[in-house]
Amino acid sequence: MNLLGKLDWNAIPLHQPIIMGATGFMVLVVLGVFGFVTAKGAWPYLWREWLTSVDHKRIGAMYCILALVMMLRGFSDAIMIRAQQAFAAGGAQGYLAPEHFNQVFTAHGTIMILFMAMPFVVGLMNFAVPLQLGIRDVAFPTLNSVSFWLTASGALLVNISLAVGEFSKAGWWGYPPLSGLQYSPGVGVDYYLWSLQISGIGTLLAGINFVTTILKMRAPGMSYMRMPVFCWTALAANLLIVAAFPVLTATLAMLALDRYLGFHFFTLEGQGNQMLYANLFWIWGHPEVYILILPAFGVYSEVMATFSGKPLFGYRSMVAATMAICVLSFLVWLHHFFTMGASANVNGFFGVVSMIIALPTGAKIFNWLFTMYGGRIRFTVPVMWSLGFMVTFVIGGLTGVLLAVPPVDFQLHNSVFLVAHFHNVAIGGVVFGVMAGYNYWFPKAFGFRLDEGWGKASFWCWFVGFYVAFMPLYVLGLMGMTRRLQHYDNLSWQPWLIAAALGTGIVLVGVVCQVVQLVVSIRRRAKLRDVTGDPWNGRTLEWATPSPSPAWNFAIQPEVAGLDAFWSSKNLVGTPGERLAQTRAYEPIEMPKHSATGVVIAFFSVVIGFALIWHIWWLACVGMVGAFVTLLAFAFRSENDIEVPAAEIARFVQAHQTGVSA
Ligand code: HEA
Ligand code: HEM
Ligand SMILES: [Cu+2]
Repeated sequence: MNLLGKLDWNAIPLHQPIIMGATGFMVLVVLGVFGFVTAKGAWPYLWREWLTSVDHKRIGAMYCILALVMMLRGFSDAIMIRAQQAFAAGGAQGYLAPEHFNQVFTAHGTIMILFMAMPFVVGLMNFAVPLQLGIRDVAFPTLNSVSFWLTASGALLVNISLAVGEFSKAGWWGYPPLSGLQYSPGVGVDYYLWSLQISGIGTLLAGINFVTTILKMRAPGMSYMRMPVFCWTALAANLLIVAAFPVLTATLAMLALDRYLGFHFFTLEGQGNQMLYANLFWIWGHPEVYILILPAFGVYSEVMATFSGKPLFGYRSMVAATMAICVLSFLVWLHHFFTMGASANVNGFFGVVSMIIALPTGAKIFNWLFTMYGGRIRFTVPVMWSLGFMVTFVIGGLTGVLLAVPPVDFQLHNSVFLVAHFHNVAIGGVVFGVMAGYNYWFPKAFGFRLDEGWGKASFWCWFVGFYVAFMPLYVLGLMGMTRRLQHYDNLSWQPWLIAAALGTGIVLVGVVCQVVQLVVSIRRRAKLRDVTGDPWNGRTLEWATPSPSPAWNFAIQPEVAGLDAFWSSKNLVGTPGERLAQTRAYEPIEMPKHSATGVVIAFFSVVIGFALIWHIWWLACVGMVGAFVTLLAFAFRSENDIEVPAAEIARFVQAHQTGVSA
């Protein structure tokens, strides 16, 4: 028995220049950040105010930062796939060997869905939902921090796999038998398993937290039918998380039992059944894509109403459509494997239900159009992303409906037509949505707006680049090109794949513009400063507090008398500041104390994950004991709250002259 399990120097792919280059770059960036923070002497500040913060706004911002970083990683993988397929035609083999290519697309899909899109939407919900509900934090603030850090741990493990060992080659679904021990004896699938397992538990905890918060903690007067639509979509998404993520956890646990202890859940021998995995995976996987898209729909609703200067058209139908999609999304999972031999009746049922989802989705599209109709629309960056979404998403949704027709799917399943469909909805729906939300709420989070010019440049490059990159895939899919090809012999595909690579290049310019936008905005923050707390003439309660909002969000608990609570309060006499002067004295506020529980548990989770991946059993035990002791330490902590004195609140409000609401 080796003390380090399967780990030795061969785990580090020293002979692979691309991997070592990427690793070197990653290490340099990390060292650079560490050096910068150290040089600035900012560790104590960072530790107290951010890393151990249990403030939902800070946690939300950290989720979004994680997502933005992982977007760069996932996008680098996409460029590698596109470059390989642009060259590897006929006699040319390209620059990526098959086993490396397979890791790249698996890592790309896994990262984009679980470590880019998920943290981004969860981050936006974290940031905006409590503010919109008019409350001071989520139901379980420390648990919220644990959730974030578990997600970050999973992301870290995926990135470690680049340098130490390998990542899974079995695609982002990890179907057995390919992901079983027989065909994937290396540690790649184990990295996949434990990074998803750890981050998935974090997501489940976040879901429980948000369902509780939304159901139980709204401001006085905020009945369900007065909740902003974003909160409704957050509720739906978190209900889906609570219902779907345990299935993922169980599925991955079964695969782990197969791989580690020789169980036979999904193996051919021992009466296992691989179809069980496909069913379980998509019972989680399909709701998962709606977990991503529903909050994005919420963002569009807020943006459309705010920048049209009108109440959202059809609020009630929007709520109904959201909840209908929430329920229906559990009844369609089988459309991911129509070709695997269910009967025509079964396929028919799942096909029809899939198509029915087009109805509530279409209702939403029309509601947004009617919201704009007759409005005085301001073409800000969030609006550009939202309009880009409306055009692009309808195309992606319609190709989804085509795939929902079983006979059509028999032709197109696992072709690049499917790849085009899901990028069409994932980029045109989810990425555009989180970018709209990022530009919309950034001034609330940091007190200054993001630069408009670079924001628009980024939008146009993403928008045009998306079409150039993905429309060719529809054509190629109809020409018979299957997905995940490291190499192909049909030379008539190559021009389309070169076009797709060029499109990806245009998106790259958009990504660069995004980075530049952030840097430029930080440097010019004095000019972009928003002192009003309400830069967009907003309608919902998050705009009633100063930017950035204080830890306690609202100096005085807002009371809500209708939809668009902040908007209606603006029609009262006087400025918010004047009305404030007349209000009664402030009362002290109890706020949860910051806690290192999340970071420390994350540390031990990475240790546990790494140890299990490399079969270092003693280290896994150490990690588990460490995590358990951390929990105990938190459970026995005597002081959980701190009281913010009334005088401090009064001073803060004086300094900001806003901070009154509803
Ligand atoms: C955010 C992500 C997202 C979203 C929103 C959707 C939305 C939809 N998806 Fe998609 N889908 C994926 C992400 C997503 N999908 C992913 C990642 C995969 C593949 C994963 C993999 O294999 O790796 C996939 C795969 C996939 C398949 C499997 C195909 C195969 O493997 O062969 C099918 C088949 O039915 C399908 C259907 C649909 C349908 C019917 C919708 C509907 O919800 C769309 C509804 C929207 C509209 C229709 C547009 C607006 C409506 C109107 C304007 C009204 C008028 C229109 C009509 C009445 C038709 N999707
Ligand atoms: C411009 C940005 C992007 C580009 C250029 C891109 C490109 C690609 C390419 C070339 C593939 C492989 C296709 C094949 O199998 O032949 C792929 C797969 C995939 N992409 Fe993207 N992608 C991008 C963004 C995204 C985003 C934002 C998401 C999700 C939110 C996403 C999710 C996926 C998934 C799930 C797969 C499947 C992986 C697998 O087969 O296991 N991609 N992408
Ligand atoms: Cu689906």
